[in-house]
Amino acid sequence: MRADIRPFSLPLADPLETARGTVERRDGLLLRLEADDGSVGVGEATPLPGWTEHYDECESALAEVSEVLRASNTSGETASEEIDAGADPDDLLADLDSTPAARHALDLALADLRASRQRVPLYRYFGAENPAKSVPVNATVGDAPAEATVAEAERAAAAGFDCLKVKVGARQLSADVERIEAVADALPEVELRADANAAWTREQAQQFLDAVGDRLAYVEQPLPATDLAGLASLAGPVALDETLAEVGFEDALDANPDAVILKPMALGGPREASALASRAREEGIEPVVTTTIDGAVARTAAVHVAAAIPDVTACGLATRKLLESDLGPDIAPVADGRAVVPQGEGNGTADTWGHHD
Ligand SMILES: O=C(O)CCC(=O)c1ccccc1C(=O)O
Ligand SMILES: [Mg+2]
Repeated sequence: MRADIRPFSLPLADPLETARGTVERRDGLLLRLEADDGSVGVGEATPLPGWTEHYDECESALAEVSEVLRASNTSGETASEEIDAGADPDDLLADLDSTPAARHALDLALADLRASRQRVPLYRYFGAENPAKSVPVNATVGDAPAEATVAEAERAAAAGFDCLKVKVGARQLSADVERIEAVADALPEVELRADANAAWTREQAQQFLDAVGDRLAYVEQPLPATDLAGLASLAGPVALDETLAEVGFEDALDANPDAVILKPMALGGPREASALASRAREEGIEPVVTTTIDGAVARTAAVHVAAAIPDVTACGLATRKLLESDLGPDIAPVADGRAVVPQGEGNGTADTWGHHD
C-alpha cells in the first residue's frame, strides 16, 4: 500500500460574504492511496473552522494517517492490509473522529478505491438504486446590499437556477427582510432559501420568519448551533447546518428541523453523509447536500452523495464558480441549475493527483 499527501491552496475568485465573515481562500490536502493490486483512491481534506478542525490539526492528522499506512507495510495485521483486503481500517478512522476534514479525506479515498474496484460510480456504491444523470443545485448568493443581491439573483436565474440560497444575518434584520422581499418580488418563480449562519437571537429569528417565512422554503441555521430549544421553538421552516457539525445528527433531532444541511467535509466523509441522508429521510427530514466550497475531488464526491438520494431537492453544490482555480478539470459541471453526475468508476477524480502541482 502507498499513501501520499499533497497540500493545495485555492483562492476564491469571488469571496463569499456571510454572517460569519468572508471566505477568501481554501487550503487543504489531497490523500492518495494505492493498494497492492494497483487500485487507487483519492480523497480531499479542505478544513473550514466553524465546521471542522483547523488546517494545522488536519495536516498533522493526515501525516499520522500516512505514517501508519506506510509503517504497516512491514508489520503484522495492519491498517494497510485491511485496506488491501477490501475492509475498512476502523481504528484509523476512529482516530480521526475529532478531525472531520481529515476523516473525510480518508473516508473518500477508501470509498473511491472500493467503488473503482467494483467498477461502479461512487453514487452507485453509496446505494443509489437507479442511474442519475444530474442533480438539482442551488445558486449561492452572498451578503450584499439589496440592489446587488437582486442583480446577483437575477444573474443566477438567467443562468438557469430555479433555487437560490441568499446569505443573511450580516446586516440589520430590516435590511435582510428588504433583501429577501426584493429578490422574491423580482423572481416569483424561483425557490428561495436564506442562510443566517447562526447570527440571530430567538427574537430576531422569529421576527424574520414572521416577515418573510412564507416566501422562503426554509431559513438555514437562524440561531447559534447549540440552541436546540430555541431552534425547536421557532414557528416556520428551519434547516440545520452548523448544529450538525457541533452536536451531531442524532442530538440535532431535538431541534425538530424541516431540513438538514449535510456537508460531507464537516461530517467526517461522504459515506457518513450518505448514511445520514437515509437517516434524515427515515425521520421525515429533507436532506440537502452541500460543500464547504471544496476542491474538485470533494465537490465531485458531494455530487455523488446527492445523486444517491432518491428525488433529492436542490443541493448547495454550485460552488466551483466561487473558486479562481481548482485541483483539476470539473467533471461534475453545473449547467441550467443542475450538476452532472459522473458515470465513470469511483469518484472519477483519480487523475486530479497528476493535474495539481
Ligand atoms: O449551500 C450552498 O449553497 C453553498 C455552501 C455554503 O453556503 C457554505 C459554504 C462554505 C461554508 C459554509 C456554507 C454554509 O452553508 O453556511
Ligand atoms: Mg449554512
